[in-house]
Amino acid sequence: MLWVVLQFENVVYKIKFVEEGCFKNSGKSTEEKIILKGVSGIVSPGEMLAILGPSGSGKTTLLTGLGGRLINGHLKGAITYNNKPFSSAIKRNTGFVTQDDVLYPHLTVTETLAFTALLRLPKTFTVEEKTAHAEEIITKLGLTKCKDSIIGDPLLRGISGGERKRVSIGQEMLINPSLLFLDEPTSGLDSTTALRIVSTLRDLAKGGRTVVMTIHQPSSRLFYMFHKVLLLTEGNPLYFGRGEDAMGYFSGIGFSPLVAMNPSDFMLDLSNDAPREDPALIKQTLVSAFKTNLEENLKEQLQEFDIHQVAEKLHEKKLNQWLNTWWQQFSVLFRRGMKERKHESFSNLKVGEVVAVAFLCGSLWWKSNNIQDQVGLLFFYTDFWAFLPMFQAIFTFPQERMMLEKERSSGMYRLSTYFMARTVGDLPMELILPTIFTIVTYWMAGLKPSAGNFFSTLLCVLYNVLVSQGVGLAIGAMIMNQESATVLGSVITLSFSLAGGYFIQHVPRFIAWIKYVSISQYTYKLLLGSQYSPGETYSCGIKATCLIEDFPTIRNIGLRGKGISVVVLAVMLLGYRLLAYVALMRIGVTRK
Ligand SMILES: Nc1ncnc2c1ncn2[C@@H]1O[C@H](COP(=O)(O)OP(=O)(O)OP(=O)(O)O)[C@@H](O)[C@H]1O
Repeated sequence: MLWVVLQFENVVYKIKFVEEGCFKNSGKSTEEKIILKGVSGIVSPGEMLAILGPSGSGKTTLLTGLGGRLINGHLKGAITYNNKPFSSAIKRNTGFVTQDDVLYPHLTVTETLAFTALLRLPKTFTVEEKTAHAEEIITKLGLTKCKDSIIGDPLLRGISGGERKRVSIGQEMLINPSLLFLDEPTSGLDSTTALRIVSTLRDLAKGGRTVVMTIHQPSSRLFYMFHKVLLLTEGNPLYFGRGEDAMGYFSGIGFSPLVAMNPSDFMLDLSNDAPREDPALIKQTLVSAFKTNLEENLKEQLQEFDIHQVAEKLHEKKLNQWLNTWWQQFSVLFRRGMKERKHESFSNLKVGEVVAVAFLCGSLWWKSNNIQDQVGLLFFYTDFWAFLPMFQAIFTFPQERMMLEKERSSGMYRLSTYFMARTVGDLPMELILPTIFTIVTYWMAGLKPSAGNFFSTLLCVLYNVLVSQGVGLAIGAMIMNQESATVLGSVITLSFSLAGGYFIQHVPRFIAWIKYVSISQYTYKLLLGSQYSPGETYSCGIKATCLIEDFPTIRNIGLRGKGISVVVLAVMLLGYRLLAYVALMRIGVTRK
């Protein structure tokens, strides 16, 4: 195992944010906020550091920065790992447990940990060894009782909050991380469970890991389990050192509790605006006291620290870029996705919706032999099978954002494997429904009863589904917000539909270009081509025949040039997916 000494010196973090005035026209101003104001410290393998401080003091920000995940804003100061900057080797040896547990609600505890083991343990382990490792973690974290229960979410009863937290910790323990960061691992838990979790973490530290966590209000039993404590207030350090020395330090500078109290409560009182005379002055005194009494000493320690003290234990392994092959990652992500979403893809509601609309259409167009009506049905295929797949696809990435962020920032898999597994996984179901729909409506409506005509209509519908899905995926990935993406998606599909060539024959010149970007226009042409051929006639009066090509709703689009439509749709099919992929590249980015 890689042993890591984490050092941070004078860490300053600033962000710029736009502040809007109270009134619409009162303008915006760009504010700069300094969240961390020069924080230093050192944590060695075997040690556990607790970052303490009131809400908003910058604990999470510091932890995120130390974990290499702070990418927005201005981060200054030196953060090193064995005297080196953050690297991909460090990234893969780092466990990061966020405050909110990001887990798939429909998987069981065992499945969750087993899939993580399959993805995060290197290919030198066999599948059986990886699964056994997950089982071992389950036992170690006392999760045996609930190992077959589903995780759940606010709407779905699952395991308890404490158990969920332990699953999140377990996911990070699986990789046997050299560095483990945890954001409030005990919040919302009873003191016994909290103690159990911190004891487990201390045992992990003892094995040579470097553990850093933020913690809100530890009981005194917990407080003394930490090797080092860092107290923050408004981004300023007030104390860094051994937990047991903290009370001595504060009484040395003239701050002692009046009655015996939990040291962490006392320290939080000092760093908070607790009701006492002039809290601002007290904070100022404490900040200055830190600078004169502890900071110099700490900086000296950082400068003098000889990495070679732990050198014999520091054998940095050369790590491969990825722990598992593309196919291994793809197959695990594919299977995990199928398990997590099986209730969604095969939901009776979705199938019911499509079958009901199919029979309704079949009845409305029953044995229709009127060309206008048939053309109407073909355009309905274009519209319905653009809207439905696009709206489903829009939610794909925004819904998975948190998971993607968490897993990609720990270097768990390639973006390409995730993208393929996520988009290919649901494909069978997404193609089965339009197929059922087309079979039902085609034969009920009495479109041309030849296998050739039927299959080309079906292929056009499926092609339309795939291209429209691409649009949905791209919008979702670019906006990553379900509400805004839905609004934009509606506007885009509606525009495509209006420009499809069915509703309007005489489009003004200045907006006529819109048909060239409209998926509906190309699909509509292909669907018309699947039923009618150039030169074909129909009876348009007594003993009169007319060319189908000249039929009003067909004339504009025409029956020639199908090849171009196929090519343009193919470009869109790939182009929109590429756009979605590029948009996803920004998710889960770390410093390296
Ligand atoms: N991107 C951001 N934009 C604006 N303010 C931010 C941003 N990130 C952090 N802050 C602010 O920085 C301060 C520190 O935030 P941080 O989450 O680190 O605090 P914390 O000590 O972890 O708080 P808590 O215990 O409540 O989780 C807060 O005032 C927060 O509002």
